[in-house]
Amino acid sequence: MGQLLSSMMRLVNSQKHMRIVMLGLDAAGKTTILYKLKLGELVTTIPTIGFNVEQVSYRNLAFTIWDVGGQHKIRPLWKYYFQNTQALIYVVDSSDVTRMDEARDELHSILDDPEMADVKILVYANKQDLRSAISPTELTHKLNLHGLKGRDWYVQASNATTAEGLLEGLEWLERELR
Ligand SMILES: Nc1nc2c(ncn2[C@@H]2O[C@H](COP(=O)(O)OP(=O)(O)OP(=O)(O)O)[C@@H](O)[C@H]2O)c(=O)[nH]1
Ligand SMILES: [Mg+2]
Repeated sequence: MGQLLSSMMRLVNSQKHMRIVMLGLDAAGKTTILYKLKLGELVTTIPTIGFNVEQVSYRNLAFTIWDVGGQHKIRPLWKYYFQNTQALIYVVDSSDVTRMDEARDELHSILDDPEMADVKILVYANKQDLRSAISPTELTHKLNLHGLKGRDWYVQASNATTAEGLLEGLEWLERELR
């Protein structure tokens, strides 16, 4: 019995835990991504006022993902989620070309916070299924990611409604944090 318990404890302890905050402008697709990852289902969302939090296991990692509402008036609350965060998932609606500057400025202001100095940055170039979506390469330029010095970032094309690209993004994070 004691032996069984200790092997179980070893198994539990071998799973690494990671705290992730998921941010981005309103309607980028954050909540859709969270529940597609958690349940494998497409959920009908309403704009998030506050946050959703879920545990998502991937390989040897247990991700705790905080999905925080992105409407303009509640963005000042984002900073309260920064502490002890190992990664930022930044979600962008790739088809919303008129708000690319806004998406870029919000991202850089998040990364200017000292609490976010060492986070890994996964960008989902979401809504790739829409005709007006720009490519991940173009998004990289629009967000000025090359201007981030000494940061580990990765842009993953995604379609949250079908889950395309979502696991590839987590895979990158898992490799970075292994
Ligand atoms: N076509 C398409 N629609 C998507 C995609 N991802 C999300 N959506 C839709 O975009 C809308 C907004 O999605 P949400 O997940 O609620 O957006 P959010 O980022 O959580 O928004 P806030 O909570 O306001 O910050 C919903 O109608 C989703 O179904 C995608 O990849 N493609
Ligand atoms: Mg939401």
